[in-house]
Amino acid sequence: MSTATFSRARDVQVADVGEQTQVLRSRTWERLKFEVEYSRQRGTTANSYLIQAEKTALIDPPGESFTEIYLEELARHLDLSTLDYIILGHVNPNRRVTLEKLLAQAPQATLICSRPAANALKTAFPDWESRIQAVRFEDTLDLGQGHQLVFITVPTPRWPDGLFTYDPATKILYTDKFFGAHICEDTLFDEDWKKLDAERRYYFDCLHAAQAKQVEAALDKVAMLGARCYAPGHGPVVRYSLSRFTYDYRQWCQGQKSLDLNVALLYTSAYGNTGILAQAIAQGLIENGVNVESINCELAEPAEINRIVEASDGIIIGSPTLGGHAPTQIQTALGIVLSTAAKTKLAGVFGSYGWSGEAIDLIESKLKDANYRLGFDTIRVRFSPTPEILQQCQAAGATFAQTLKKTKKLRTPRQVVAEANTDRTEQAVGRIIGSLCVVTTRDQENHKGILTSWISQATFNPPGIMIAIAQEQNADLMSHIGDQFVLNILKEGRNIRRYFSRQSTLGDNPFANLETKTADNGCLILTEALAYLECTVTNQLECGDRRLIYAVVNKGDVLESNGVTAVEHRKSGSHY
Ligand SMILES: Cc1cc2nc3c(=O)[nH]c(=O)nc-3n(C[C@H](O)[C@H](O)[C@H](O)COP(=O)(O)O)c2cc1C
Repeated sequence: MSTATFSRARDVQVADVGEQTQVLRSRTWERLKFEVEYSRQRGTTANSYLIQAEKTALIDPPGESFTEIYLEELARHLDLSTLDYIILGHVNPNRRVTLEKLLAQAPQATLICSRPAANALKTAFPDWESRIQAVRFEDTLDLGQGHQLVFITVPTPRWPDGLFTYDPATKILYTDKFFGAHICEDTLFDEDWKKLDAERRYYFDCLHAAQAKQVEAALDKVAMLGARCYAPGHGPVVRYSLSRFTYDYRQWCQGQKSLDLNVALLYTSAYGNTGILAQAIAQGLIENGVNVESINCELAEPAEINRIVEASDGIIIGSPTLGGHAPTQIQTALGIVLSTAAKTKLAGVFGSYGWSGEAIDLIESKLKDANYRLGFDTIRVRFSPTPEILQQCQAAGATFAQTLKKTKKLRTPRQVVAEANTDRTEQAVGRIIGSLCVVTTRDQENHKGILTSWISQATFNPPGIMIAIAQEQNADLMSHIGDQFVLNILKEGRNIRRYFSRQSTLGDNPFANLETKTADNGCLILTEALAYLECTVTNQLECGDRRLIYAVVNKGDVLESNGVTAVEHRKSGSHY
């Protein structure tokens, strides 16, 4: 990038791209906005297209950054009093200024958009109601001379109102947010497409990676059209690399879906601010190899939310505060999470607010009360985020991803047993899980710790537990009626087990490296445990290769109210 390029003023480049079809590319060589998608700082273009057949249609006029220069240039190519249609690939508050001016200068023109876009426009501009025409999937619009436009609705979480337009006369597919890149150059087409790879991938990662499923659905819808050219909303027009670029989109979507770790990113955003935060967090996750499934809760059915939440390893919820509350759709989504998502899933909260931010507090407190662990400090942003805040959001996404990876590693059984060598019954028995605990016993001044996960509550009254102990665990000090011990229940995420495993190389005295305090019964409490119980042995039973010990709980305490119990997952029931 040369410094000379930065000094170029914004302009509008106009060129023919097909029969009776022109592109008007509003260009900036500088970073247009603070959103993460522009952070490669290679400028961008806002592409609008003009088809002048028997009827005239203008596709995707740019946002307010270009209103004046765009309208000036447009007037050189079109008498606005003859404009018949303005087609919108999506609706964005940023386009409002340009649209207002266009509609004033072309009072006869009709706005064409998808149904969700029409609803949003009618709410924002009740005066325009009669001028808005909503189209559905495969509706057509005849401009004459073969330009029989076909509309293809392509809803995604980010752009629920997305609409492609296909012109069979030129075989151009107008793709708006698909197949774009934020790069500004004099070259109009993609003849140098290899050089565009990095920008294209970055654009995809920012805008589409978190909605891979819906992107694939959109690609399926247009696969049979036979388009020869993609006319995107940003960057070069795609003429030379159409099949390669389509293949790339498919591959990138597949790549996302095949990742090991999945995060459900649930949010709503009435005015776009929470949506921008969501995008930055998603970017941090994606850059760290985690698949993100965005769910715009305004559009998703509860069953779909349920399915995605269940399949996820982590859940992040974002909400604006409106009238002192979280929007109803977020409350519904939160209810689904609380009632269905395992407490071992990592959680996160974010949102934009104006003055009180109740929605963010509500979501955070409900998740904490339900014992979910938070993967980053809750992000509260007043109104629009700054570039610094977006960087923090990206960093929060990265931290969340790293924590997920560590947790996954902890849960993966250490002793990998080839499935084929393991009896199905053993595999089934191995699906029984137990809380990971350290039993501490004492013989005068000698303390001992035994790692175990074969433990369960046995009675309510008196509160009692049962532990299965093997001979080789040398648990003599808890084998007689009246023996006392402390059961330390470990917390997920803290790798205390390594001090007590039989393979431990951390020295003979595991307590040398751990903070402890002495319980009333004289045994040691591990202060990093989640909770502990002081117990007295009252019964025992020899069974098979284990001794079952029943002990009554004398007292206990929760040492940390946030956090969940560490659990031992196994692949086989033939060993720990
Ligand atoms: C109708 C309305 C009601 C609002 N009520 C609250 C409120 O009670 N408390 C608050 O902190 N902010 C309130 N706000 C401010 C929004 O939370 C703030 O604009 C936020 O950036 C919106 O996020 P979004 O762009 O993701 O929708 C309100 C805004 C509007 C338009």
